[in-house]
Amino acid sequence: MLSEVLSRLTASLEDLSPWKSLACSVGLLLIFLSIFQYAVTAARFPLYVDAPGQEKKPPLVPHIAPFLGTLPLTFLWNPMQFVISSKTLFWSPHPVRVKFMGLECYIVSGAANIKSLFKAPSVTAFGFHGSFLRKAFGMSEKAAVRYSEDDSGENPEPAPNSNVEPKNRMNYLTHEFFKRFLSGPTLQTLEKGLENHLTRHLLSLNVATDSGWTHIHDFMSIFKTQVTSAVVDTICGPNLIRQNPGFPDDLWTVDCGVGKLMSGLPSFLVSKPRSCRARAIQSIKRWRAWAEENSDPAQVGPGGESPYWGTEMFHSLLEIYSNMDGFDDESVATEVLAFIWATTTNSVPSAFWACMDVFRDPELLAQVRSEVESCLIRQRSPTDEIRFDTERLTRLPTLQAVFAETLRLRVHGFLMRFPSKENVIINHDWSIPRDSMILMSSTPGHMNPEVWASGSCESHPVDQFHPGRFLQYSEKTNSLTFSMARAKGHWTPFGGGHHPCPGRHFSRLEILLTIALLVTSYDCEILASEKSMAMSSQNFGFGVLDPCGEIPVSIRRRSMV
Ligand code: HEM
Repeated sequence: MLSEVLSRLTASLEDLSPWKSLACSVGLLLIFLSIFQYAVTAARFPLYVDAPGQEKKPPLVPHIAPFLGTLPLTFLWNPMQFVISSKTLFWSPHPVRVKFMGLECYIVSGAANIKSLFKAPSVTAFGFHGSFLRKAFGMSEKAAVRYSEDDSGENPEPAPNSNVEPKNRMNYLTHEFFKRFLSGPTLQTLEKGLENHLTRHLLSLNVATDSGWTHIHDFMSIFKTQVTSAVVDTICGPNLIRQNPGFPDDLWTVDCGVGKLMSGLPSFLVSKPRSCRARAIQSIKRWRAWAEENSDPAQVGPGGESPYWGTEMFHSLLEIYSNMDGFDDESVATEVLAFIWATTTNSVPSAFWACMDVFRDPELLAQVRSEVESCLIRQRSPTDEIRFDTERLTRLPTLQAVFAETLRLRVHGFLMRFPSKENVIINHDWSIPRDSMILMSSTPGHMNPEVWASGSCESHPVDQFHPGRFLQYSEKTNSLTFSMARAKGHWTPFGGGHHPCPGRHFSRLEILLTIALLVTSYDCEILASEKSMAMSSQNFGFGVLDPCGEIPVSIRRRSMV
């Protein structure tokens, strides 16, 4: 049969001109090679999995083209669908190896495997930072190299054989900085500032002061201007934005282009994010020069806050980078921009989604309002700003469930890890070699119907917003309680292991407080179509997704409770 097909093919090729015949032969050869490659890799795949012995090597995922490897064409136009449907890559019960354009990486999926990877001691996320800052934020090579050259580790005692000078210990210094300022008692100063700035920004929205409705063409604009400004004012003080009112817009244009900037497209295709990035860096440089010239130690408050620098935290961040070799003013400002980006890129759109989903559902809105209004600190006079007992606010069951469900549904990020010192053993018997690249995706865990759409949540498909996934009825107290019972190992919006997001506590308060302030102070009718409210795949893999379109709303002030 095969010989008959081949002889017919040869006969047809002989009838063609020499060039056409050569082209057809090359084409046929490539097809045969691809089939052969696929057959070999597919045949070897189960052999690896079933191999007896202590340490198994993750199998190479079957692929067609020898150099291109696993070419995920569908990933290019619908990455979310690709990750959700690609059973071999992202739903495999064991780690797998993938080749793509000459690169090799390991994909780890499933709660047990991910937990095991998070626990491994010598696995770091640090290796990726320098190249990310270089590509996405245009950091100079001289500064970015501090990341790749730092082999001293993140502990106070540098790793043996490391010659990195103390001031250049990027990994240790930045982790100490995160620990000191984004957790523990110092965080309270930051949170107090956040409460003040959020209240000021969100209560002064450009909305009619009588009981009339105001039309806003895109609900997200409130978050990208007011919530962003509140966060930036909290960490750097109000002068950065006061002196550069276009800063939030520049920041979000950079954010929108991060995926394209990372992919190394020619500069004319990314000219807008590049020019906004340059302008945002100039704004930071100007603000820093002004603050340095004017700052006066006598004006520094008890929590280290200054009218020039904002927080002690920010001053300390600037000092760390300014002392490092290779960092000039431009590189310090680039780091600052990247830090501000990290503080806003996920938390601000998360706050948007949470508020939109609450305002869309009258029953949920009533429940959230009744919870948050129980935490209002009574005003002394009608002109006083509203205030919440934030300690109680962060323990409200429905509010916490809205937060957790928002992150489950809206966060779709890839996490990277590198075993820096030794092979890492996953779930007792899968060995991933030292210095290789490991990739995880939060999407399969967040969208697994067996976890999230089972039992009492059976009638709520995973692509729907349903805070009830995080609520349990307690007979003891005859009330609903917040529960993370389903989430264990599956809910990873903040990453995990030794390197979870250091801003997770801050962002939780930011999102809860934004919901509380908006539902208490405003009525809001969402006027967008379902198509506009769907999640866009642009920047898939970088965290929280944006909506596909603009979200027009009608909004009016509520009479004070
Ligand atoms: C919904 C909000 C947020 C989400 C979903 C989020 C998610 C993440 C994730 C997944 C990582 C990588 C962790 C890993 O590799 O395991 C990360 C890193 C980071 N996040 Fe967040 N984040 C949020 C808000 C914030 C906020 C508000 C801040 C600052 C106040 C912040 C600061 C950072 C920083 C500085 C890093 C890099 C940490 C490092 O170098 O090890 N994030 N975030």
